[in-house]
Amino acid sequence: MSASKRLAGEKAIDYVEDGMIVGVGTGSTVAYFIDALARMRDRIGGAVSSSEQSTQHLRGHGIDVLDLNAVGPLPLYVDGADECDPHRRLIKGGGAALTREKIIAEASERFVCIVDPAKQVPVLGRFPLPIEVIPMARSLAARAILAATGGQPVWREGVVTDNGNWILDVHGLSITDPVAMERELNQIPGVVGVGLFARRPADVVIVGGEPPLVL
Ligand SMILES: O=C[C@H](O)[C@H](O)[C@H](O)COP(=O)(O)O
Repeated sequence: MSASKRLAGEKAIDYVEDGMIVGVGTGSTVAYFIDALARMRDRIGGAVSSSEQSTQHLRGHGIDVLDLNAVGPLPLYVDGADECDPHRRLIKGGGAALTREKIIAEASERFVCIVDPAKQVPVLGRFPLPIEVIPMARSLAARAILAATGGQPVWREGVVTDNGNWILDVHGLSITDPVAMERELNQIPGVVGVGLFARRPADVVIVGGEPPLVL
């Protein structure tokens, strides 16, 4: 599995051009991309990071981490996913970084998603859908999520996001209309971010292997 993640992460370097400021996601697959990016750190303009974890990793390699507000739109965002359907729509947030990830994906012209083959599914939902909520809205949001989707929200106890919020993981979904579900869940008061990336799917998916598959 980690060999596939490494192969996907290294392949994503093909999309990095000289002088680029690169949006960087979070997780074990992206960690391989960051290691590869370090080998060309003198040729890029820096990175915008989606989490404290990736920021540490980038800075550890001597890569400048910049504020999204200071740099504006980005040419490229590279990130992993927990599930990917044939339309390049994703479930993300297994590492609790979904909200910042969605912000950077939205700010980026091209979103390259890097996954191992186990992440490919015909229909999203086998992986519990992460939703970031304001702590005081946890119970309210959980009831509303149950009513809206029929899925079972489970509090990811002990996890606090980089934004100071909590995560509900919604089990038992079969997401046949991810755009509609993303829109509906985003309406619930107290919901900060939904780990469905359907309205803005990936532009390219790289599935790690020998050779990597580009979808
Ligand atoms: O919050 C975490 C992110 O959405 C990750 O991209 C996702 O969980 C995939 O992580 P990994 O590459 O470790 O499987």
